[in-house]
Amino acid sequence: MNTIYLKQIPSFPSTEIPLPSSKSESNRVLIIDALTDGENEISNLAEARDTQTMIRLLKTNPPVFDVLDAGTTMRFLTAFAAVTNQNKVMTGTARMCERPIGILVDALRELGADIHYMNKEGYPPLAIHGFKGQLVDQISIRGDVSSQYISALLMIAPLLPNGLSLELTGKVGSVTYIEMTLELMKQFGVAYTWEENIIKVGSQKYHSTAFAVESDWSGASYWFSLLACAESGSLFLKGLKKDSLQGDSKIVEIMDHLGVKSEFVEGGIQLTKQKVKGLKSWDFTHCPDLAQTVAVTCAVLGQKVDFSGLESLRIKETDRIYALQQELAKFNAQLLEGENEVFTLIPSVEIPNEVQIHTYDDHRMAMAFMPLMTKTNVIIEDPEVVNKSYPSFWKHVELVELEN
Ligand SMILES: O=C(O)C1=C[C@@H](OP(=O)(O)O)[C@@H](O)[C@H](O)C1
Ligand SMILES: C=C(OP(=O)(O)O)C(=O)O
Repeated sequence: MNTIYLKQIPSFPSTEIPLPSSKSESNRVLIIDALTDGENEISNLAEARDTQTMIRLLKTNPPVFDVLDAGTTMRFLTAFAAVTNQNKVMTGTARMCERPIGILVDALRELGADIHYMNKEGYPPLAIHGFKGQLVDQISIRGDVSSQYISALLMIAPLLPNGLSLELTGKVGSVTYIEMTLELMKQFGVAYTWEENIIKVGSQKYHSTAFAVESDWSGASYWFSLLACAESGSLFLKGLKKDSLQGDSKIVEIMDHLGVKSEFVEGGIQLTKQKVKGLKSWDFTHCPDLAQTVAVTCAVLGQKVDFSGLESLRIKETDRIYALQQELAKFNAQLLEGENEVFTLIPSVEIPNEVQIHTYDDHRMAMAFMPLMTKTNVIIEDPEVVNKSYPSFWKHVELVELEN
C-alpha cells in the first residue's frame, strides 16, 4: 500500500499556500458552457480529477460516461445528457454505484426523459435513451438527500421549452450549493426567481461571458485547521476573496472560535493565531464538506462539540461518519451518536507517538487528518486519493515542511 509519512511539526514560520480552484464552481461552469450557444471565456478551471473528468467527457462525448467517483459530474451530466436528447450510459466507481440518484432520475422522467436502471433501482449505472419532449413544467423535489439533484435540474431548466418551476420539499440541505448554481446561472445571463420554497427558471438562453473560477474554500479549510492545531505559525492563502460563491467560506467563522484569525488582504487571506474562544456546537447542514476538517481540529484542540446536520455524510465518497469514528479512535477521540441526529465530538485525551490513518477512498479523510502532524507523526494511507479535488495537496504540505 502507498503511504505518506508526515513527521511531527509542532509549529512553522509564515508560509504561503497557492490553493487549487473550486471543483464545484468549475463543474457548474462547464455544464453552463456546454449549454451556451456562443463562446465563453472561462479561466482558472480546477485541476481536480472530478473537473478533468467532466472536461474529458464533454469534449470526447463517448457513449459511456464513466464519471469515476465524482458526484457532481454524475448528477450534472445525467441531467445534461437526458435533456440534450442523448443516448448514454452513466456509470462510475463501485462506490458511485452505491450513491443514490433516484430522486434526480424520477424528476427527469417526469420532465420527459427516458432513463433505465441497468442494475439496482435508484442507483447508477443508468441508461439514458433521449428526451420525449417536455411533459410537465412543475416538479416537486425533496431536498434532504443531495442538493446536487436540484443544481442539476436548475442548470438544464433554461433549455426546457416551458422552463421549470421547482418546489423544494422537506428539509433542504447544502442550500449554499443551490445558491452557487443560481448565482453562476445569473452571471451567464439567466434570470430566476426564488420565493419561499419555489424556484422558477423561464425558458431562455445562456449568454456568453468571461468567468474566472475562484480558489477552493473547501481545500482552504485544511490550512485553517493546520494553523489552529499548531503551537505557532501563520499562513497566507492565495486567491481567496471575502465575497465568495462557496458556502465553505463559513470556515472563517468556525475557525474564529478555534484560534485562527483571518484578514482579507490584497491577493488572499492572512491567517494568524489568536486565543481559542471555544466552540459548543455547529450545524453542518449547509457546509457538509467541512465536518471532517472541524472534527479533527476539535479533537486535537480539546474541544467537546455537538455536531448536527451530518445526515448527508453517510452517502458521500464513503460513510464519513463511520470513517471519522474509526480514525478519531486511533488517537483516543470519539464521535458519539446521540439523540435527534446530534453527534458529540469527544476530544483526544492522549495522542500516541505515531498514528496511521486509513482514508476509505475519500480525499477529505486524507486531507482532514493532515493537521494531526502538529501533534504526532502521521502516516496517511493511499495519499493519491486527494487527486479527486486537490492534486497538489501534498506538494503544498511540503511547502510547510520545507519552512521547518
Ligand atoms: O454541488 C456541489 O458542488 C456539491 C454539493 C454538496 O453535496 P450534497 O448536495 O450532496 O450535500 C457537497 O458535499 C459536494 O462536495 C459538492
Ligand atoms: C462530496 C463530495 O463530492 P461529490 O459529492 O461531488 O462526489 C466532496 O467533494 O466532498
